[in-house]
Amino acid sequence: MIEIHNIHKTFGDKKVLDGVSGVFETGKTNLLLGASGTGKSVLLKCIVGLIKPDLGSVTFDGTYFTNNKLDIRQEIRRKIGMLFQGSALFDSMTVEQNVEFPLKMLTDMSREERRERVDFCLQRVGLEGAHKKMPSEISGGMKKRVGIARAIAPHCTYLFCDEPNSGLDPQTALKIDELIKEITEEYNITTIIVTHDMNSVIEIGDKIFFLYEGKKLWEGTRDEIMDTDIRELNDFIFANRLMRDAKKVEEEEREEEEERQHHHEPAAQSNEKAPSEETIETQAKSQPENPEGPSATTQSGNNKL
Ligand SMILES: Nc1ncnc2c1ncn2[C@@H]1O[C@H](COP(=O)(O)OP(=O)(O)OP(=O)(O)O)[C@@H](O)[C@H]1O
Repeated sequence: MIEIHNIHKTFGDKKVLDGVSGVFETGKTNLLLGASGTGKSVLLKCIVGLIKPDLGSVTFDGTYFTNNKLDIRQEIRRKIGMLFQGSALFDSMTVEQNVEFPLKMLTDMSREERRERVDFCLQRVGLEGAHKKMPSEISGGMKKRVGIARAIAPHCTYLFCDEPNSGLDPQTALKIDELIKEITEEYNITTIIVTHDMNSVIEIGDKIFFLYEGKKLWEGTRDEIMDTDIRELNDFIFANRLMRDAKKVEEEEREEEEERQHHHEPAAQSNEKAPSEETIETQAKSQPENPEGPSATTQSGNNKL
C-alpha cells in the first residue's frame, strides 16, 4: 500500500500540485486520471522520488519515503518497477538485454539466475522467442510488453505506468491494460497508472483518482465514476462521444429495468403473500370468459390444497 499525504509542488510561480492525498491499495490497479497538464506525471514523479515535493509525504507499506535516509529510500526504489511513456527501451540492446538490465543493476543474481528470470518474464508477457530481437524490429505493443517485463523483472512490489496506452491501437491498448491488471493481481503489486484514457478506466480501474488543476477532486471505483455529479469529472468523462452514448444506453437500460420491475410488481407480491380478497375479486371481474375462472391463475396455490 502506498499512502500520499498533502503533496504540494510549485514550479516558479505555477502551483502544479495543491495538497494531494490518497491511499493506493495493494493488488489493485490505481488510476491517476485527469486532463493534460493537471499534474498527473508530476505526482507520479513525486511518489517515486524523481521530483521532491515542496510539502507532504509518501509512505510505502508503512515506511516513510520522502526525506528519509538514503539507504532506506534506495531500498524502496529497488522494489519499484517503472513502465515509461513510449516504453523507453535501450535501442542498442536486444529485448533480453533490456529485460536483464535492471537485474544487473539492482540485484546480485548470477548470470544463470538472470537468464531464468528473463525467460520467465518474457514468457509471462507473451514474448517467448523474442529474446534476440532489437527494439526497432518489434511493434509498439511488443515494446510495451518488453517494458512491462523489464519493470517486473526485479520482483517489483510497486509498479508505476505512465500512460501505458499511448500510441497503441484500441485492441492492443486493451491487451496491455489487461496484462497490467493480471500481473498486479497475480503478484499482489501496488500499481499506479497515469492515464487520460476512459477505456482504461472502465476496463481496469479498481480505484480512480481524478486530478483537476493540481487537486484530487474525486476518488472512487469504475462502477461509481459514471454516476458522479462532480461537474468537472463529468465534463472530462463525457467529452468523448462514445462515453456520452454509453451513458445514454445505460440510462435507457435502467429506465427499462425500472419499468419492467414496476409492471411485474403485483405478480411478484402475489408470490410472497396471499392476494387480498379485493385483488381476487378485481381479477375475477376482469376475466369473466375464462372457463376455469380466476382461481386457475390467481389462486392456484390455494386450490392445490
Ligand atoms: N520540471 C518542470 N519544470 C517546470 N514545470 C513543469 C515541470 N514538470 C511539469 N511541469 C508543469 O507542470 C504541469 C503539469 O504537468 P504534468 O506533466 O504533470 O501534467 P499531466 O497531467 O501529466 O499532463 P499530460 O497528460 O499531458 O502528460 C504542466 O503545466 C507542466 O508544464
